[in-house]
Amino acid sequence: MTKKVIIVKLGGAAITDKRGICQLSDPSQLEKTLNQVETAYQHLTQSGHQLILIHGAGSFGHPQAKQYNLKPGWTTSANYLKGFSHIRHCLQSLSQHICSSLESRNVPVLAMSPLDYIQTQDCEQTPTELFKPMAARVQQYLDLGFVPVLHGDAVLDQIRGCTILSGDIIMYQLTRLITVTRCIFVTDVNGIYKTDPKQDKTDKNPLITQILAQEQELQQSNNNTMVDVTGGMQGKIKWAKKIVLSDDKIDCIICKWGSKEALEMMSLEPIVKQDSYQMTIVTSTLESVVS
Ligand SMILES: Nc1ncnc2c1ncn2[C@@H]1O[C@H](COP(=O)(O)OP(=O)(O)OP(=O)(O)O)[C@@H](O)[C@H]1O
Ligand SMILES: C=C(C)CCOP(=O)(O)O
Repeated sequence: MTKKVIIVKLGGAAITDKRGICQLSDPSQLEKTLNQVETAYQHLTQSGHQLILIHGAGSFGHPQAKQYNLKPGWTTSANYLKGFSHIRHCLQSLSQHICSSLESRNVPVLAMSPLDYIQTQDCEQTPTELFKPMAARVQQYLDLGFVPVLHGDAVLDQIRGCTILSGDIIMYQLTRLITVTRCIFVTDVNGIYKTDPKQDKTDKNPLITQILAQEQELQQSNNNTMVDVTGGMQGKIKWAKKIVLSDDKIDCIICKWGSKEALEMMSLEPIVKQDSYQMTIVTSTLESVVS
């Protein structure tokens, strides 16, 4: 059987409380999310497949990046030394928490700070080439049997001085350099809606179960009330589409923590066309939902 690799991004909205500052999500939510990662990891290894984890920053990165204005670079911020040092400290404490929780569940995680592997070139414009050292280390850890854990990070940037690199971009760039079968964004809503489902819970705002990567204009609004310096749901749609447009063999899914869909997708169960999933699949054609 061919070894397959999947990438799971545990969104900041799933693992932290984005209403706070350096606040983890409710313990039962976090436990359920990480238990699902553990179960999925067991399924994957039993079938000879592998997992790469990326986690978002949530309340351990977005409010701090905003406060110190770190995304445009540090020429614009008077207090950048304190800000950059502070955000890194917050991100490392989140990464430490996620990794030690998974290690205690017998998932052989190895944390990687993107800051140590990349100096970006104008943030999202960074050429894939520059991600090669990061991808090489991820591949090395995979070859040894580990689960690499990366995260959205505050990084040095050749043009801006520093910037904020989203885990969504890391997900995309890894798919350009490593052969990946499936990408899963786990967040705190079932998927993409026309508008924020937390603000419009009516049936006038249904879940969009399939999005075509080629669609130019996005109808979805991004009225997220939480601080998010990397584009929120709109940013996620953009990078998810880029993943599928670059390689239409990759399944790309947005789903909710703790859901049966999250567990099935992370366990690399096939996507069954007839099933009525409560999740969003980004595809290149309307027929391509079965993997
Ligand atoms: N059209 C929309 N469809 C779905 N969710 C939306 C929409 N517009 C806004 N949202 C909000 O987007 C949030 C998820 O995006 P967010 O960027 O916070 O995800 P994340 O990846 O979990 O977090 P992070 O960026 O911190 O890693 C949801 O909590 C939801 O309330
Ligand atoms: C805010 C920081 C430091 C990283 C953002 O990463 P994301 O939460 O994956 O978008």
